[in-house]
Amino acid sequence: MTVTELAEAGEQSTPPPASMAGLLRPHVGAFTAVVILQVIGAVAGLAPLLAVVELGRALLSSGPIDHGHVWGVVIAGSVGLFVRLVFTAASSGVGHLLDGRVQLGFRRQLAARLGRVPIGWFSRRRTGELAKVVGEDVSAVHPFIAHAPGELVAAFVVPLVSLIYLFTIDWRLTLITLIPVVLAVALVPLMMTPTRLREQEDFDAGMGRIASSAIEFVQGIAVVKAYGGGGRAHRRFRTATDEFADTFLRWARGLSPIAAGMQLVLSPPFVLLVVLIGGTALITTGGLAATDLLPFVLLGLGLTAPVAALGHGFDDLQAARRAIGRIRDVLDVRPLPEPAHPIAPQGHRVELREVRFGYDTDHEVLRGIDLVLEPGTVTAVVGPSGSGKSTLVQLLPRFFDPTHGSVLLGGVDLRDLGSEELYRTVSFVFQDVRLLRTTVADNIALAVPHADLDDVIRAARLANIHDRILELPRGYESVIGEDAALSGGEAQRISLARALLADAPVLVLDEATAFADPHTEQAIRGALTTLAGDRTILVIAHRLETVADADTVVMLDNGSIVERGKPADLLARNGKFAAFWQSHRMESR
Ligand SMILES: Nc1ncnc2c1ncn2[C@@H]1O[C@H](COP(=O)(O)OP(=O)(O)OP(=O)(O)O)[C@@H](O)[C@H]1O
Repeated sequence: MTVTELAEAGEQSTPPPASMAGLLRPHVGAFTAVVILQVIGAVAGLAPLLAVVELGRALLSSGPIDHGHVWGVVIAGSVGLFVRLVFTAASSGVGHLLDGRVQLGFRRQLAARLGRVPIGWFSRRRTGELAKVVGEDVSAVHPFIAHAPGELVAAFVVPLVSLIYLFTIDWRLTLITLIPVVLAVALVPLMMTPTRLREQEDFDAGMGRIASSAIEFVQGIAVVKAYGGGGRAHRRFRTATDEFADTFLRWARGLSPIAAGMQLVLSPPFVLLVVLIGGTALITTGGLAATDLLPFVLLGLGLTAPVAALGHGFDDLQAARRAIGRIRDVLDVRPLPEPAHPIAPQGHRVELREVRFGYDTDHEVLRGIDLVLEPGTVTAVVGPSGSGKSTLVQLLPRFFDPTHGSVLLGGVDLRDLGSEELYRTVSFVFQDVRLLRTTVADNIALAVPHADLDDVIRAARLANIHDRILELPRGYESVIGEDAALSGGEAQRISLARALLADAPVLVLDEATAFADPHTEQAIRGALTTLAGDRTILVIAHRLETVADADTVVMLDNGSIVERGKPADLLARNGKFAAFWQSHRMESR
């Protein structure tokens, strides 16, 4: 299934589950089937054990052997084994199907939600985290859904039925057989004292510190080496590990005796010892037949299983809970509302009216922007770093909605425009270019999938990237990331070719600074002059030539427009723009 199909399917699916219980509610039927099948399988699984017990008693007792009875027991044990195999396999099969359905449901809901969240939400960091949520976190529910219910049911049903059976033989020895379980349960509160819990928290925090200092060290290794800070960064990592050694010793010293005690009382030799001592005492005092010791030896060993299963089940539950929490965070991102009745724009004049915007509520990045972009004009946005240029231009392709005010295209608020119409009308080329892992030709023709190769080549020529593409191993058929590794500037030119081919009447461009190479500069200048025509163009300009070519310059400072006008007029005015430009030129010398 493709991402689009998943998204479409997800649109029709139910809203996100409110909790783990909400997650499982639609699957109650399958879940019940898993449990019932497992209970039958587990009970049937006792038959071979009981058959061994019964055989022992029949064969060891004095007197003639009842052959019919013995064979009946053998057959009953074998049937039980077969039933167990069939039913546990069926339970596991249904469990895995249920798991598949739950995971698919999650991925559909995630795809549907991701298709509707603001584009601006997808920062590079978020994209990395998202890959983990959609992949690892969704898969992390597998043990909890597919394995834990069956294992837990089996772990409780088998001892319960065994206990009932043992009680019918001898209640005193049954109570003695339970001693290891009682001891283990008595040790649990010792693991939960405030001191133990604090030590556990310190342990987790210490592990976190080691992980983050290791990541910091590895991620910054190039900078650290270049600036000779290797010793310092390495020291932080070493301090974290040294501190952790103390924490670990304290944690281990506190927990080890209890964990060892727990392991000891649950171990088969200890269980056998208790049963044999108790059994011998009862047999020697004449209260128990020697053959009756056999069921306690065989079944007693299985009584400690629930304690271990509880531990595993609890771990699975915690891991699933954490993963579902992260999945919910993504499902809770507010989507960009789509208009119920989209309105068609009249022309492609762009207008920003009283636009205010902040990424969070305490910090406003744009503070009341009024701006008109007429068709057939190029408007250049300039301003110091952090003044809000990128934020401003990203409002045009609706990466975000303004907090106040509105952005209008052809007289229609972007919120009333259907997203397909919007992306048909507005093309953008930003610095943070992401190409798809497909052929160069497909990357260029993204907005026009049926474009013929001639059109793709024409766009590539205009974007000054055609010759470079021909140098790639398979030309336009080279796959990005496989047989084509492109530089930042080259990727931006591919993205420019994509925008040129899309032929949208509004173009938003962020002139590259990070990868300003002569080819890219020339491509962008060429595109601006070739494209101009009737288009509405907004460009974040970093070079004087681009600014000089523009019809209007808008100078931003601290989120407000502080000057606007024709470039020559602004320079002549000798105001803020002229001063900014002067210092900018000095810097770039
Ligand atoms: N995704 C984001 N989340 C939170 N804050 C952001 C985000 N993007 C930008 N900002 C903040 O918004 C302010 C304006 O940033 P913006 O990138 O729009 O400025 P700019 O003028 O384009 O800067 P530059 O020329 O350095 O690219 C800055 O304070 C920046 O830290």
